[in-house]
Amino acid sequence: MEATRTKPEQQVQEFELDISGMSCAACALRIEKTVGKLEGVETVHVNLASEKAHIILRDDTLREDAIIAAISKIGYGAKVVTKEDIRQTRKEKERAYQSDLREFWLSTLFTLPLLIQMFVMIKTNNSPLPTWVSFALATPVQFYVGRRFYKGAYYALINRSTNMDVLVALSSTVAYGYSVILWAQGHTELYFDSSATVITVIFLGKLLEKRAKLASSDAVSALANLEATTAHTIIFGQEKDIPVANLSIGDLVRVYRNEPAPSDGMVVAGSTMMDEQLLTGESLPVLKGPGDVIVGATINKGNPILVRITRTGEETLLAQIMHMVDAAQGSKAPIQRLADAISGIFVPIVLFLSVATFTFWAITRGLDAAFLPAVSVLVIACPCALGLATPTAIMVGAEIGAKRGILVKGGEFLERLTQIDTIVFDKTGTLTAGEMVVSDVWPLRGITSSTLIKTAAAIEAQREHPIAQAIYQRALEQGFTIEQANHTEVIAGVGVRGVVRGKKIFVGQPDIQAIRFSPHIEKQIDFYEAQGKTTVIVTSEGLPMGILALTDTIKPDAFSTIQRLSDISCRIVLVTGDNHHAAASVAQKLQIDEVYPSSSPSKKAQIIHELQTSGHIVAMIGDGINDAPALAAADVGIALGTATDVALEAADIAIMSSETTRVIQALELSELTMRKIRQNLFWALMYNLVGIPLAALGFLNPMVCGAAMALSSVTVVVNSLRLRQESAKLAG
Ligand SMILES: Nc1ncnc2c1ncn2[C@@H]1O[C@H](COP(=O)(O)OP(=O)(O)OP(=O)(O)O)[C@@H](O)[C@H]1O
Ligand SMILES: [Cu+]
Ligand SMILES: [Mg+2]
Repeated sequence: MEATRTKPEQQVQEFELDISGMSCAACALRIEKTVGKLEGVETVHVNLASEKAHIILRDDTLREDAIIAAISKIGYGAKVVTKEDIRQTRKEKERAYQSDLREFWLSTLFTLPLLIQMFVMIKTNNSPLPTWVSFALATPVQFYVGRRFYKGAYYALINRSTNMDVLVALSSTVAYGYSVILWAQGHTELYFDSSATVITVIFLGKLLEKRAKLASSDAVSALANLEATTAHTIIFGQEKDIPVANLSIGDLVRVYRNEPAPSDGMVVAGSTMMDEQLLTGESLPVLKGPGDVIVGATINKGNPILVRITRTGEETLLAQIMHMVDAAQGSKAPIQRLADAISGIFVPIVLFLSVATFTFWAITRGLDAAFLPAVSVLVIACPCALGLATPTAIMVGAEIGAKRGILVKGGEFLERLTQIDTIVFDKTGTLTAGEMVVSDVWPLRGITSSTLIKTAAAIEAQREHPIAQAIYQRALEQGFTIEQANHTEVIAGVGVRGVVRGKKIFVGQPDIQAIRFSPHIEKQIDFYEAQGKTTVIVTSEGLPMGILALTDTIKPDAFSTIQRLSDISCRIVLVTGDNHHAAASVAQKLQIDEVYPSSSPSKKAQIIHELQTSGHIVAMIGDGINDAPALAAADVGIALGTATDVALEAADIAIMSSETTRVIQALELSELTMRKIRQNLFWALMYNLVGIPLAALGFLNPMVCGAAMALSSVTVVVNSLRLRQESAKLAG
């Protein structure tokens, strides 16, 4: 079920649960049904790969623990995922990786002498190591290091399926067992080296996979480490240090030079340069003055500033980014399902081939000659390269993206991005700089323009919408003191309403049905809009106070981006909530011929659905302020820009910088990654198709097979890592 997300601003409860105990899609569906039935639940989305449930509550009648209880009643575990958890799990993953790494070196230490002995044996035909030493070396590798393969094989077999672990456990056990038998019969030509090599090498493959996964979340853990721990709050003029966890919305904090901002907020005094490098990949620090949005964990490179906190804890941009990358770890790209499917049927076929080989040799050349080729087939056919082909490429691709401020929620979005044929753009903040300026103030008779501006600014204070920022700036520039409005509430894509000095005020779209204005107001609105300006009406108790017109500038890089997208025959559509004049003037300058003006957030999503039903694969690029439904509806939702209330959970890809060229980079990165995956799959399959016959015909002995298979895994990982060099030439 598609989650239709609504604005976080409306205090709608959205949260994620870590689900444990799911083993198949049936489990995920059962959980969705059970939770979906609970009243107060808007939507529930269970992702089997990342083992996460995304839940949106209509209101706050229902508490998380009620949902957790419902899930555990049907036999699954559930717990709320917090930023701390992600940090913890990341630390656990790091520790687990380190202990595996130590174990790998130990396994290599035991395996090397066996390999050396094998080479000496080939040369001088006598083994330097006494047999019991080979046995003593191979046994711990087989049963201690190999335990993970036995465990994997056991779970696969009791679920009546087979996987790579079955192959590894079987081939190494046969080689080991066979060597023990030979040893008992007094032979010296044993195969302890091949059983040890198989285990050690495949273990290496799994380690490389873990390493790649950790690398992609390196960028995020760098962020997490950078996060401030204490905040300098100002209470009644006194500065007091408190832990960041105790911050609440509305707190006033001072951010000193070379300190990270403790959380998301808005500058109320002072101006400085903030280094957003880790968030946006932007190397240059960005100027931030009163009214500007500050993102937590970005570093103050200039004078101290006073910031009012607008978001804390899980709501901050940083927390949302950590959730995103965390979700990326678990997701599976469709092409990976293909690889899993192949290795799924692959294993039974190989088992059959190995038995066939054994039978063939037993008949033609007797039992002793039958073991080797049969074991060789098992060893060489291990599809670990197949298992690595996709995840390593996706991990490296995601890591490259993360370093450029392009956060990909999961492999499937990199893949789907390559299939896009239509791109829907939002206007303000996406194609236009989103730094709007109030160009005209038109108060009605009896109202002064300063009253008009002050009233509007009071309602728009603390809002992150470009229109709100522009009105707030204008009030600041004119040195007005901004009054306190209360019960302010955003109506996504329409405007903002609230109460100022006891009067109900609305600031927003003039053509909302509820109110009809007198002809001379309509005329004035048309006059401004004809100039391509965005107009907002200010009403008090339903009666118009006046009009504010705002202008916006098109981003300089938008021209080349649109040009390049149409060059790769991408259909470009502009969908905006703004009036048709403003939309037309932007579209005409950017040569976009399809424009849908005055589209409400839900209308945007509907337009995307219509495009999809007519057979198009659609990407939506929005600034996320009220594009969440459209971002969720699109095949790939791309949130552009670092506005802190960007609805990351609605987006599949979040581009932290506001440059539209990053969209081109994301497209190119997805092309590169998919090409890399196809290459890897090709090599993995080729090596198997060549290796299996050679092994079956007795040309290869188990050691050579083990080494060859190791080579194939390492080839795939190295090939994936080469993505780093290849991506260096991505659109600058
Ligand atoms: N905070 C606000 N203050 C005043 N008016 C607003 C506000 N938010 C939205 N509006 C009104 O609603 C219209 C559409 O809102 P918004 O710009 O968020 O929609 P959109 O679809 O994102 O448009 P765009 O394509 O320009 O980004 C605006 O042109 C404006 O008239
Ligand atoms: Cu199940
Ligand atoms: Mg917008």
